[in-house]
Amino acid sequence: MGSNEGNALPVIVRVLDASASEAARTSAVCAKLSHSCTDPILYTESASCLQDLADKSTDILVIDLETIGGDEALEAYAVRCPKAVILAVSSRGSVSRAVSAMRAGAHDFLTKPFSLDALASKITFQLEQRRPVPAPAAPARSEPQDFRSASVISDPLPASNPVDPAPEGMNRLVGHSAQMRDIHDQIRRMAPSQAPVFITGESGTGKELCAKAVHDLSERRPSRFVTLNCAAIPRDLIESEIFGYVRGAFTGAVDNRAGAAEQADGGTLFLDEIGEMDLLLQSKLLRFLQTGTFQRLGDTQSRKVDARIICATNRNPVAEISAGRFREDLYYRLHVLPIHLPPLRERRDDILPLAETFLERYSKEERRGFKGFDADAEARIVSYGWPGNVRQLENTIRQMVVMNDGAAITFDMLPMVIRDQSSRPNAIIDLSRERSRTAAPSRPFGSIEPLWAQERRIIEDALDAFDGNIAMAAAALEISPSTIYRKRQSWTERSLLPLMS
Ligand SMILES: Nc1ncnc2c1ncn2[C@@H]1O[C@H](COP(=O)(O)OP(=O)(O)OP(=O)(O)O)[C@@H](O)[C@H]1O
Repeated sequence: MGSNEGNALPVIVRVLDASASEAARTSAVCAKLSHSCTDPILYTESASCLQDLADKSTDILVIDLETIGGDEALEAYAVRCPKAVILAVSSRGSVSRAVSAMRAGAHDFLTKPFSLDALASKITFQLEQRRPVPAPAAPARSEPQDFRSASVISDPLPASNPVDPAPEGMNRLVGHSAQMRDIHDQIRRMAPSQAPVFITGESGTGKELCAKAVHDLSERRPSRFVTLNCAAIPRDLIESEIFGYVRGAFTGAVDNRAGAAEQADGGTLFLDEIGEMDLLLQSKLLRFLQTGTFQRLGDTQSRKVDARIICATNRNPVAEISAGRFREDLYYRLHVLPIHLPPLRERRDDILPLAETFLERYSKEERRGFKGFDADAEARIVSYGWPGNVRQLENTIRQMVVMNDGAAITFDMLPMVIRDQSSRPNAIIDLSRERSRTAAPSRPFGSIEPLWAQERRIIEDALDAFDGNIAMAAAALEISPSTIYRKRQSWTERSLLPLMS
């Protein structure tokens, strides 16, 4: 949130609408909020609003899309107030408009005319998501239902009041780096939507945890979060795991059984490693996404469910499409709200907080007395390449805790592969550095293009290649769309600065 997060200061509301009477009416929403607000600030034209967003703090921005010239223009407002709740309103409402407004930075969308109650409830929901919540207890997971469902995991329904704050939300998703803060923000923005989320990232970067956070922060959290790991099931069984089967559908189908889609009715279906599906099943999934209906294997009856789809892959989806392994039309259906989780080696600021979290968790669980790391162990943990990402870090810490005891993890307790400076991950880094050092011809200082300019060229090329579609360009570059927004903002700021001699 803006300046007022986590304390009792009144929230600052700005409303931009070309119609002064509409703006005044919208601003009356403050009276309906349980939070105290300052007098709302009304704007009927963009320039002064943009100026104030850049210079002053903002907690809530209600913005009329027609006034600013459409959803694409919203991005310029969103980058100026990255911590504000942004509610886009428009007299031309449609699902695609709502999705593109949210892609451009809105947290939610309302079609005009709207009631102040509807607006107030959306704002309140967003403000609640931003309120700090106490650290969670370790999550409980239901056991798989039978041997074939080892890859399908349904979280138990929350036992208590469905309007309780999100049970886990973002609390388990540790990360202090700029990239992870960005991802936290994307999750908050995407959670209230019904649109599919497409998560990419190397194995072990936290894609499933991220999907769970989206579910926990959504209005679907009273219903189930069902995970189906397509890589963990033989390909010919994936269909029956997703859609279920009726008795006699195949040898061994001794009873009727609901699949993951039915279990996730009202909740979220998380399809992990979606790249493992064969093309025929991809077309069935596409039909399900288009119609919401499906048939259990061997059944003639169509069934309808309402499940939000989140999918993840550690492959490059664009390359998979080019190779003919992933249907392009399915990709466009699923790739509505993309999140990319960078590998741990590209967000080193997260390593120590994660290591400390795991050390505390497993010391408690294993009844050990570890309180931290000694300086040598810490230095090695932070500099290591972690090719297996957060999962490898977690397993390493757990292993050290189980096998040792003491007040601090010391360098000697680290597994050999991590202690050894010449072990593979760093050796690769060092070798490639060495190679480029020897290969680089000596060049005058002024002939080297600054890094930001090279980045700009690469990003602009990608945007050209996808006709300016930020989501597509970001996916191809394997970065998040908000990174592109931020970079563009910094180039604009650069161009406003006087040239350095
Ligand atoms: N940011 C994080 N904070 C805390 N724990 C994390 C974080 N990211 C990942 N983990 C932990 O690391 C492990 C791997 O995470 P997860 O299963 O979500 O990764 P993944 O990207 O889905 O992996 P895969 O592609 O192999 O399925 C889990 O135990 C998870 O709890």
